[in-house]
Amino acid sequence: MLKRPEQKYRAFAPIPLADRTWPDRVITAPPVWMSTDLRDGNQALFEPMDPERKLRMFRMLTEIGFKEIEVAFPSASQTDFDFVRRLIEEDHIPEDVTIEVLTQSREHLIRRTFESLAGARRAIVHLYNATAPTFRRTVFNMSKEEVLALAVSGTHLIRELAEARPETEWVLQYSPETFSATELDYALEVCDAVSAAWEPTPERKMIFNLPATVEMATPNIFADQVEWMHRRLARRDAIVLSVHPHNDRGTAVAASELALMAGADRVEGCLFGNGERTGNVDIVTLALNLYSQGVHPGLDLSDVSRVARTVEDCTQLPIHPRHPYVGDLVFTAFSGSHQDAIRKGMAVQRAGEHWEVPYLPVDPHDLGRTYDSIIRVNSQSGKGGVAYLLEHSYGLALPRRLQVEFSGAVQRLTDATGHEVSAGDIWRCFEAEYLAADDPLTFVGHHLSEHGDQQGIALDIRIDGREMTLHGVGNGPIDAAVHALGAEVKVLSYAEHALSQGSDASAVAIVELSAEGLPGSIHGVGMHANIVTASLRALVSGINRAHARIAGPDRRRLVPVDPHMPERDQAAAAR
Ligand SMILES: CC(=O)SCCNC(=O)CCNC(=O)[C@H](O)C(C)(C)COP(=O)(O)OP(=O)(O)OC[C@H]1O[C@@H](n2cnc3c(N)ncnc32)[C@H](O)[C@@H]1OP(=O)(O)O
Ligand SMILES: CC(C)C(=O)C(=O)O
Repeated sequence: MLKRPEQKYRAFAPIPLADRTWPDRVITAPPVWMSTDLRDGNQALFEPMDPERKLRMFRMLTEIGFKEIEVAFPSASQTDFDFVRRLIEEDHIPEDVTIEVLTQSREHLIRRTFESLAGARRAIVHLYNATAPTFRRTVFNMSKEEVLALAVSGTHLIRELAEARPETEWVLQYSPETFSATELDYALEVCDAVSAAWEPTPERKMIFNLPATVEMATPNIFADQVEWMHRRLARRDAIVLSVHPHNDRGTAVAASELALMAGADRVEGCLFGNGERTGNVDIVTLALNLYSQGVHPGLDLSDVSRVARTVEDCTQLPIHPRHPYVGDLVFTAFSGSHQDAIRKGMAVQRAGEHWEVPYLPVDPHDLGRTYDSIIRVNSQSGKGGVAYLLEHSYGLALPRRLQVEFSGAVQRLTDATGHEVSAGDIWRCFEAEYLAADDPLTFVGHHLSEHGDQQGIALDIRIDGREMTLHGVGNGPIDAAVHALGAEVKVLSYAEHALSQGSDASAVAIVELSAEGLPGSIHGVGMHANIVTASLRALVSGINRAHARIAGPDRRRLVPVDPHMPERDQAAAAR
């Protein structure tokens, strides 16, 4: 890179429009959308789409709701010519859809263009020529007057050919190419000369399309250029003012939005921003930006992933995983605080209310995307994400202190692997940590009995390979089991809930225990169709987990059961 870039590049001069009005405007309605996927998008591919792909793309564009579609540059190749013929002859064009075709301002190309359109119900003939100074100088080697005459002569020829074919409803579109780099007064002079030659009326409008063929400046400059034209164009009430932004500076979406505020009625672009170099403006992003502001874009993107897969297949270009609204990762949070806020936001979001979930500008469901991938867990994640995945994938709701405890286990897993972990990985980690905690005690079975207002239990357990039945009494099954085991633990909290999915068990029980020698508390979890069995398993899991963490004599107080002691002595010891 140059040390003195100012010696090679210069800033775009501001537009003299002190009384600009666009900054105060709000977009309240969608523009007319024109898809140029099959023309500008297609001319920018390694391999242009074959006829079948073109047709598939055309069908999808009509299904989404585009009413204007630029389908080809028919005079450029036989393939493009034949595609236009096929659309017309095989009747692929819906009643309310108008096809558009592009042509240079050259007689043989314009005539060929009209040949391709024979029999069309309605067609937009898109005439262009470069107007910017560099092009006038180097591409055409023409004066301003000659370039203006090129545009006007093309318009006259199109008018003549159109008048000779009244069975088709003809619309003229004219683009001063690289409008973004053309002197504004000259762009206006050329456009006014073209409209004088075509004579549009409010009932029979023509389209002026202002292309940022190359994006040259900040989006506010483009907005100024558009407002400047919008306020000065002759026959404005007979003109549909269109923009065609490219994305060289990465700001085509912003430029288009500001252009709409500045007076544009129509936007040309491609799905997901395909197109020459850095692409045409991305119509999907523009449309969904509108949607996120409460304005229906008039395009149906309720299955945006299907649209994406079709576009990828037709263009053979991948869509970036962070592409707005559609990328595989855009409804995904890895970081702990984001996951926590999303989970809390989702929990309080009610149907019919304004969307207020943190970090998610739109509800993924509206675009046919699911919540499954919203939260993903790696080493940057916290307890919220882990809890979300267990709840949404397995119906397992963890109390807050258990979330904190278990996230340590997941953290160890993600630190060890360095990779993202799936809901399945987390579930297996949870099973290993809590449900498989069966050493030294293994729960085998139980029988309950009434003891006045107390509960009696005969608890079958296995320890060191030996099965035994211990007896205890308490104010409930867990209390009775604690007494049967003679374990010196305190049950701090207990939770249970039904499990809806992900496991054969239909209930989960969670106990939180404290014990001498154990810093803080520890949890045990049990699952079973019978909730009492689940709670006893939870107790045994909690005691085993505490046992693994306590050293020295305190351990003995936790599991005093001696497998070599006769059973009746065990029961007496417990009592
Ligand atoms: C910004 C855009 O995306 S515009 C669309 C661009 N798309 C395409 O170009 C794809 C299809 N194009 C093609 O297949 C060919 O360019 C064709 C068939 C249209 C023309 O082919 P050719 O006649 O061989 O010309 P070529 O491709 O070299 O184009 C350059 C010529 O077109 C002229 N030209 C370029 N634009 C225009 C225009 N709008 N009106 C009149 N002449 C033009 C140039 O001055 C140059 O003429 P020259 O040969 O006398 O110097
Ligand atoms: C033909 C015009 C509209 C064009 O594609 C461009 O300027 O980018």
